[in-house]
Amino acid sequence: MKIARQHEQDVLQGRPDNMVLDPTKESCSSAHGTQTSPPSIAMEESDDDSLFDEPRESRHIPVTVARRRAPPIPGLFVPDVHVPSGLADEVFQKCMDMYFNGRAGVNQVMLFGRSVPELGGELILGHGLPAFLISFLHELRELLRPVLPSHVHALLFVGKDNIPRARQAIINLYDPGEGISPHVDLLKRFDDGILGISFGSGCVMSFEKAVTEAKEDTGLGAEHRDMDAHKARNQWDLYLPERSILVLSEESRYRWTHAIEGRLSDVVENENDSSEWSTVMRRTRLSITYRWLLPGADIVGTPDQSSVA
Ligand SMILES: O=C(O)CCC(=O)C(=O)O
Ligand SMILES: [Fe+2]
Repeated sequence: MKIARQHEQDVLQGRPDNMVLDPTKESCSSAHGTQTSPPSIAMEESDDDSLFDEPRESRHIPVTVARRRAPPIPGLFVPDVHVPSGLADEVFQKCMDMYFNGRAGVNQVMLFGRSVPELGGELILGHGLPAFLISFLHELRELLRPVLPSHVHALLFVGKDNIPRARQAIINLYDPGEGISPHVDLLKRFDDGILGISFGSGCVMSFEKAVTEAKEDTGLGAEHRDMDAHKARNQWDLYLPERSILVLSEESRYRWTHAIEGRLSDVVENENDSSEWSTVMRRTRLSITYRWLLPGADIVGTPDQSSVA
């Protein structure tokens, strides 16, 4: 089956014999199939000035098949609900017109707002942000209310301590081939509760445990460490379709890095049959990430991504 919204020539299909790393999908990882080589992905030439992590040369690397269901990382959610397409088109277009069209080389914008009480007691969720990003936040709040645990919903839209807070909206634009290095969003700058929305294209986001049991010195021999490493999986590739909504909280926000590999296409399990995969070409992707600033961190001037260090 073809991936929805892909052009016919954008899609390769196959079975992921020999290469699926997900131990829960043993039925498709057995070596008896006729598939001989795993899929590989073409990578693009780099631009040394880019803010994003890009490959240095054109080459092919083997990839794993990304899943469509959220991986079992505590605090990570990708609800089934998507941003309605009319609204997504509108927000995407506004971002392009206001921040990127006609500005060659600009691929990231940071905006700041604050939750303030409205007349009548209701909160305006991002006073100071452009009006369309405030109303988008309000739409997201209603869209997510029925599909998130109530404490996660409150974390995203009220904040931890129930007092008016400052928040940041960061808008990232990725051409096919561009990505973002593995990082944990700055611990000293942002609080818990991060909301990320994809527009224009899907992409695979990779999650990796910041400190794995296998890497920690447990004092056990190598054999025991290997057994530990198999108990819990430390790396997941998740496909984020366009209009999807990603929530990072708790462990997924603090103890896992997230990254987007810079490549031209992704290998993704099929929607109706996860034992089959398709290669999905990337298009221009825009993401909006809303996050709370920690008290005292609402002074602009430092970069907003860091490695785990
Ligand atoms: O583009 C995305 O979805 C991720 C952006 C991100 O991780 C960041 O800006 O910290
Ligand atoms: Fe991030």
